[in-house]
Amino acid sequence: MSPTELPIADLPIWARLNDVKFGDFEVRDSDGKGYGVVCRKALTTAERPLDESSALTVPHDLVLNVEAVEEYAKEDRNFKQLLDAVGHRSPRADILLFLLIQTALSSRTGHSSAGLSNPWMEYLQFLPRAVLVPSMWTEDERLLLRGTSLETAVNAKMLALVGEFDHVQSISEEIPCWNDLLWQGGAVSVRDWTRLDALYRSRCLELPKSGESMVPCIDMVNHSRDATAHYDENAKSEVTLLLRPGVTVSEGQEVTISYGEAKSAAEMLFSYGFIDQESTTEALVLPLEPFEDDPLAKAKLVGYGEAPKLHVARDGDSVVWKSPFVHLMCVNEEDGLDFRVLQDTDGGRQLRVFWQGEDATDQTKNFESLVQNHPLGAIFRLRSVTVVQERLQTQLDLALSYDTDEDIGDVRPECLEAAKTLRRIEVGILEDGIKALEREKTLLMEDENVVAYLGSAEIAESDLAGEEASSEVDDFS
Ligand SMILES: C[S@@+](CC[C@H](N)C(=O)[O-])C[C@H]1O[C@@H](n2cnc3c(N)ncnc32)[C@H](O)[C@@H]1O
Repeated sequence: MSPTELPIADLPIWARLNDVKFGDFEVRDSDGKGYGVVCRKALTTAERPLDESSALTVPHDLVLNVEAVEEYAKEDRNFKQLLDAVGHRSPRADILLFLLIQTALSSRTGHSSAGLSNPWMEYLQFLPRAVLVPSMWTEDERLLLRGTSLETAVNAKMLALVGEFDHVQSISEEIPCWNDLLWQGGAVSVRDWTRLDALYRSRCLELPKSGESMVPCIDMVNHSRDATAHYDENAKSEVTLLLRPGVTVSEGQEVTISYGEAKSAAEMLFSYGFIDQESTTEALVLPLEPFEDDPLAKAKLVGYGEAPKLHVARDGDSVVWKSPFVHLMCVNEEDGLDFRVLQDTDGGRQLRVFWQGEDATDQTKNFESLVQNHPLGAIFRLRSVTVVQERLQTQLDLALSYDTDEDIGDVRPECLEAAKTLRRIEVGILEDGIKALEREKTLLMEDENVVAYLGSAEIAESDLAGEEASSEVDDFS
């Protein structure tokens, strides 16, 4: 069932009923960005921000975060039963569960007694039906991301969303009142869960006291690198939106905040559905896999404890990379790496990691410093640089193998544009990264330890070839 909608013209009524004060601000359509917040009159702030009567002020009890969901559960024992059965996995999932219930309540058709409506039930109806984040793109649109760093991230996100939704459904179906509300009339579907996830990601704020939270009305403010406003929490724990000091805005001018200065193009597109090239950092994150033929591959993954990643970023004229796993990936048993399964006192088994005979189980993210003072440190570095360069080359070949101008069906122009921008930015980083690594490889090849090591390896190889050749002669005779 598609979510019900309320016209934005009704927002001031909702705000009055729920004690939201708009001060000198109001919500209007913002060209190409959905809604936005504008100033009702011309304002200039001096060194200090304007006083709070000008501010957009939202009472604390409208702030939606994990504590608010817990409070709501205290008032509604049916919800508490549901939350205890499916929730407490992450703050985000608890908030989505709360929002799912509010979505179902807004289209309640059956006779279920479950669910206590809350101001968020109506507020959700002011929010966009669709957000342009890739998890809400069509299948054809998602094909535009092939060969970018978002390809695997978005596929994984889609699978995770389906898994989370199935989990909520399978458990809540067993609780009669929730079965009636959520599933009997088909009140909600995985599309609602996907939309709520997108709304959460694109509208969540990091509040100084309350942490990660959704805040109605303040979540209508758009992003800009040259932000003119900022949000805060006052002594009464209300959330306020104020102009920044030293800012002049004219009547009707949109005010903006910054969604973060250090986000990459991929992160902006993934979380907010747009790329602001002026305020993104040039960076990308790629998944990494151990060598297929490494007998220690599995142990390395278990010891490392999380999915290995490679971070690449432009830094001035160069490109730098970071990947703690690469340094672990590039050392082997003969270098002094060892894994042992130890039995603890209560019978459990534990994988321990050893480097040069010392327990390094808590150091698997720190192998770069562990290996650098080893006599073969430069060799390990050369191996790491080679692995990273190959990974970047594979990604570059993949990115260039897809043509975004190829006709792949019915795609929205905003999605096509965003995918093209992302690909262009990432191809640039990959090309420059490969060149920077080639330079580092050349320098490493000149290192005396590397020269000596490669020289001795060559001798060993030719000795081996000699032995093989003579044994072949023996065999032949
Ligand atoms: C926190 S909401 C802001 C309010 C939103 N415009 C609305 O209509 O509800 C974030 C969303 O606004 C849009 N947005 C914000 N800043 C933008 C910008 N600079 N360019 C394009 N879209 C923007 C994106 O769709 C983003 O996911």
